[in-house]
Amino acid sequence: MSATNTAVQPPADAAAPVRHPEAPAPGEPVGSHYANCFGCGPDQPHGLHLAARAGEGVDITAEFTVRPEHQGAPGLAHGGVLATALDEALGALNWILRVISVTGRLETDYLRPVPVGSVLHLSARVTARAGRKIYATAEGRLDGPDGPVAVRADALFIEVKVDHFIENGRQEEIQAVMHDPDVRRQARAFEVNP
Ligand SMILES: CCCCCCCC(=O)SCCNC(=O)CCNC(=O)[C@H](O)C(C)(C)COP(=O)(O)OP(=O)(O)OC[C@H]1O[C@@H](n2cnc3c(N)ncnc32)[C@H](O)[C@@H]1OP(=O)(O)O
Repeated sequence: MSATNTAVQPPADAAAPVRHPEAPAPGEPVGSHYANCFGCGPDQPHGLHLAARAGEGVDITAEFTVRPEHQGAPGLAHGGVLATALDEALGALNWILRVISVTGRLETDYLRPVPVGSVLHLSARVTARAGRKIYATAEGRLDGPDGPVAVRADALFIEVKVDHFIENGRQEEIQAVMHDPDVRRQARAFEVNP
């Protein structure tokens, strides 16, 4: 990592984000980027099973139900799990930009305890872009989409090529994914249709 600017707030000359013309329509599910993803994978038994929907701008919404296995203190969600939910909501913005990016930095504020059994209403939006850097923010509210904010995060995502995963992921899982034609087509489409 170069050390020029690691802030999660965009510089003054950053560009406004643009919704990709082929992004899912507002209200449509954005889908899971990987069936075994801990955040959004439908086949991941231990996962959070977040299902994000596209918003009208460069944004998404999702709900996360806090289950007993997500506890940190008795009856309360673990902070790391809540950070994961925010991270995944932010990652779903890739589908709105139609860009592949990964979390570089995630700064989380915990404002209220989140009880087990509660539904966290998540929203995330891209605030700016500067080269490969994507600035985004997310929040999770209790008691409905307009309820009090319990957790929030500012993040810096960095655009990467598909090779980032091919070169760094464990070969066992990479090979399994490479043999799935749907996944391959989807990944390459993100790269060649900027
Ligand atoms: C398919 C999508 C899945 C989404 C799932 C949900 C989101 C996730 O959890 S992703 C998984 C967690 N994240 C990761 O594993 C990423 C691990 N990190 C890496 O691979 C690398 O550090 C990576 C790719 C982020 C950056 O490396 P590299 O491509 O060499 O970029 P590099 O040239 O160093 O930096 C580019 C710019 O980003 C900035 N930057 C890079 N990393 C950071 C960081 N951690 N914090 C702040 N700024 C950073 C640099 O300062 C640089 O800025 P500038 O252009 O102003 O000089």
